[in-house]
Amino acid sequence: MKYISLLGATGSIGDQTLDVLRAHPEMFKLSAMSAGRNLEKAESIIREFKPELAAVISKEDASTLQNNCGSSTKIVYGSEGLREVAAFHKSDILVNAVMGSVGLLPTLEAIKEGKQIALANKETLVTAGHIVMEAAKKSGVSILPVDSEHSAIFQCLNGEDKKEAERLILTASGGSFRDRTREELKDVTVTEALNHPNWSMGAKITIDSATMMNKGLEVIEAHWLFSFDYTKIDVILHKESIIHSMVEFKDTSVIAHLGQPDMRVPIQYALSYPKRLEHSGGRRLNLWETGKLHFQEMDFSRFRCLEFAYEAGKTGGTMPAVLNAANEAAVEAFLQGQISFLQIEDLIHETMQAHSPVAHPALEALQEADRWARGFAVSLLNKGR
Ligand SMILES: NC(=O)C1=CN([C@@H]2O[C@H](COP(=O)(O)OP(=O)(O)OC[C@H]3O[C@@H](n4cnc5c(N)ncnc54)[C@H](OP(=O)(O)O)[C@@H]3O)[C@@H](O)[C@H]2O)C=CC1
Ligand SMILES: CC(=O)[C@@H](O)[C@H](O)COP(=O)(O)O
Ligand SMILES: [Mn+2]
Repeated sequence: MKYISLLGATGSIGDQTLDVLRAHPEMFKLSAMSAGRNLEKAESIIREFKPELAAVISKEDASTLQNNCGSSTKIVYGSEGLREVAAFHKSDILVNAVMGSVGLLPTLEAIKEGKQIALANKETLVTAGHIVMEAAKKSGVSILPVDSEHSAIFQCLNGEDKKEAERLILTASGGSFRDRTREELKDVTVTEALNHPNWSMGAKITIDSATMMNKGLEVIEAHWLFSFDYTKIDVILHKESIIHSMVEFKDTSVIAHLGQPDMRVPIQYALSYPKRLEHSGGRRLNLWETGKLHFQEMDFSRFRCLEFAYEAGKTGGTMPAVLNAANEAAVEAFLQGQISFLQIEDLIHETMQAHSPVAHPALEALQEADRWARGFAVSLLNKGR
């Protein structure tokens, strides 16, 4: 039996992780979990899975939930609560599926306690990749990717000599506006942006996918997970999301990972690795039904956020943390109707331009950069951008 701590249990990855646990009760048990503000859903998960520990954001919500759920689940709160869940003594694995850089400290806490990490929260590695990877190495902990592209690359590299791999090729669906010109993006609505063609995901990542920042964050995530230089990480457009990513080797062979777009597959693989388990509800891939697969070269002037991410990654130091935090602030402002879709990239760009990066930052410097970038992006908003 593997005991699981799940951060972000009420979200999209949270839902699908719980599906995997439901499908394999003989293998996995939820021992601790966190929710954000969705108390109703948190209560229903607690009633079904009976974890020993659960965290929410506020003290008031913790007290409400404790009253509603009884004493067999201890309810904690705040950033300390997230850390308690991540490091829960009975858990073997942390599935980190919270949204945003709030996921960083609990990941580090779990690593310190020797937990295996199944990482969906890409913002953790974008913000502090060098610190997280170094800590994992020191503790002998493996970080298993949940993000579909990285799970694909992980599988393509499995059993291969990494030194013989020349290039990682991440596929990008193009998101909600893949067939629109920049001119056609001026007046798009939040509802339109939230309509991803292939994946049903949380709001923030769906907007990231539409701006192509998701792929930018994934390039940085791949850099840290697989130790590839940015010049050896490429992105191509592939609108069907059937090939989840590829690796090219020095003999020109390319190994690709294919499957229906279904996050339960990489989540389950990260939990069961190195074994594979049945996925009885999963749709099989019949390529004759799919018919054609399409590919297109990435246009960096159409998708500026991808360019910003490469730039931030290559600059290194505190810049990726700034990119990420400015993006989180900008996406939130777009979701709240405060800025237009194209202003997301303006806000990120201006924040990056105003930042003087610190090389080889310690955790505190990264946290400071994260705070600064959010504050700066919001100050731009207040200036009426
Ligand atoms: N969805 C997907 O298919 C994929 C997601 N990812 C990554 O996984 C992560 C989660 O994505 P997704 O599940 O879509 O996101 P959702 O928005 O659906 O879920 C986010 C979860 O985090 C909780 N949460 C949000 N903010 C906070 C906070 N400040 N403190 C504590 N908890 C918080 C939410 O709680 P509540 O709802 O209760 O407020 C919810 O449980 C992201 O990093 C994303 O990039 C990666 C690949 C695919
Ligand atoms: C499911 C998953 O891993 C998402 O990150 C997905 O990749 C989003 O798709 P695009 O960013 O390619 O639109
Ligand atoms: Mn992805």
